[in-house]
Amino acid sequence: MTSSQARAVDDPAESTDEAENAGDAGHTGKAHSTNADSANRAESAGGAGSASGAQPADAPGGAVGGAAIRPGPHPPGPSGQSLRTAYSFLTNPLDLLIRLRHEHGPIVRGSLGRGTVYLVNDPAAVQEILVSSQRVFAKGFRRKRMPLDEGIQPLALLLGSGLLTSSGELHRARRRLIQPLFHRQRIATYGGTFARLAEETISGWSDGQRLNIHEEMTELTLGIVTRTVFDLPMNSDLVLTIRRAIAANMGVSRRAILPGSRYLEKIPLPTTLRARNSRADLDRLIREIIADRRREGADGNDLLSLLLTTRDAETGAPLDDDAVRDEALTILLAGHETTANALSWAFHLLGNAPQAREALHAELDEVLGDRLPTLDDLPRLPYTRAVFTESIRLYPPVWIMFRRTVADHSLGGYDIPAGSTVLVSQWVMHRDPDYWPDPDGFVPQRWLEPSPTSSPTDETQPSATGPASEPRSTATRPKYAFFPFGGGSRQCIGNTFAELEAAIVLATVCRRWHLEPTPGHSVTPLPRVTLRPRSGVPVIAHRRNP
Ligand code: HEM
Repeated sequence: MTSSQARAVDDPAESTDEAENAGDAGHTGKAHSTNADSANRAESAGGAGSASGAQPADAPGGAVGGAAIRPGPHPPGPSGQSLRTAYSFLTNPLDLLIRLRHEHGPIVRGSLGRGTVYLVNDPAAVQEILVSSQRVFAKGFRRKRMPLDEGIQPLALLLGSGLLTSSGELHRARRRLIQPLFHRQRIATYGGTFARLAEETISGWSDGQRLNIHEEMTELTLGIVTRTVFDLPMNSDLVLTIRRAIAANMGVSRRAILPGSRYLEKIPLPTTLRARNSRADLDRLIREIIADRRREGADGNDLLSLLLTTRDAETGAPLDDDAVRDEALTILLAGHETTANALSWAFHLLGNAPQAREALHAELDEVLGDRLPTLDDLPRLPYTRAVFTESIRLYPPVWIMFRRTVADHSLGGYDIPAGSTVLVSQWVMHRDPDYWPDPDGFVPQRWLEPSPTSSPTDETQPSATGPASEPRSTATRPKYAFFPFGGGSRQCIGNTFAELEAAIVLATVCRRWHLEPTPGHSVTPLPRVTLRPRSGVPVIAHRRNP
């Protein structure tokens, strides 16, 4: 963060760690070119109609999702303090974002140095950005003077053009091809692996042992994804090489959004050389694994074998080796840190909530008794699943997502010019008191209330009644008040994987262990690419004897 801070003065709008956000990182590829009209045509999976973009001209000022916003071309926001705001964004973005929402409303205009940034925290407007008008709100960062249809994807150096970092037609084609590999029935075949590896992790613990549960979960989820993607064990060369490549490339990826980075990449700085060499090692190793797998016949159930044999439903074309490498690596990277953080936060929250812990233990004792969980148990483990959902509400692993507008667009009655940066933040929305009673409380029970009855169409209708006077109950809460996995065609492809994995891991661990928080240690969030616990989650493990 120190180098980012130094950069902030020079180029704050484009120089954050947060810029690597999982959903936004990657590839210096072209986004699709568009104009406002064509862009407004919804392209998406599950896209509900435009919310405020389709607002009637006579709706004065507009009101989005129940929160009134002022008329006029510019949303409200802090004025004349761009460097101060930029500094706060770099040093304490979580508090800053909540404060901006609180002081200025659901759509805020600000400047982080030289670029105009819009912070959007209205569910209907978020739905419009991610789903119904997603062609206008492209992924990737825009540098000054860059053509509108180009965006920089910082993680592309490492991940090439996998799902996370590609855009336009390439992304659509890849998504079409890979989506079936993530269907629930397919992921369900990994249920045994989730439970077995979780059981292996806890079998190494002893009663009274001090553990950093964040490190344990990072190892476990990396182990799970290595096994399910490559069918390789944790101690394989691949895992070590990947760890080295991730460590060496994060800083270099951050630099990719700075002006002149293309030239910087050519200078043989030690950091650049280290990153380049680690990428070359990784590339060589993955290509060897791919070649071996092709030779031996890719007939396994792991995702690599499936990537090698899958064919596009429309064109019949397979993926070439470059594409297989990029996609396998992307899934491996995107698929472990997020879930590790989610689980770590869940254990942290449970450690400080005796009632919730008791309810969880009671459910696990009753349903599982002395055996390991299977995916068939999950319908009878609603509280366990609610613990996970409530944890990612309070500590969303992807806490902010960046988009750039490729055309002028009207959002909530405000004009957002082409070339703007738009931020939507799960951290802010998931704690908005308009939508969540007891927003900062850990209340798994709230997910066991009746499921929402309002239709997606209702959710996109601006409310004429102004701000919601009462927090909404689950039954009336708009869909995009909760979006831990994003939405639209860029929605997390691994959401089912993550939910099943997390429920099985939680059940396996909590059936046997109570993890007591280490006295005197305060766990605070560190907002980087994902929302991590700053110094881990130290606990004392107590064996349970139900
Ligand atoms: C709790 C765990 C997880 C969370 C909170 C999460 C969150 C997200 C979010 C918010 C996005 C969209 C970013 C954007 O639109 O800018 C995303 C994309 C993605 N995630 Fe996840 N994720 C999780 C677990 C996983 C797992 C387990 C996998 C794979 C096994 C995975 C693979 C991906 C991929 C490949 C994308 C890019 C999808 C695309 O653009 O088409 N994620 N994730």
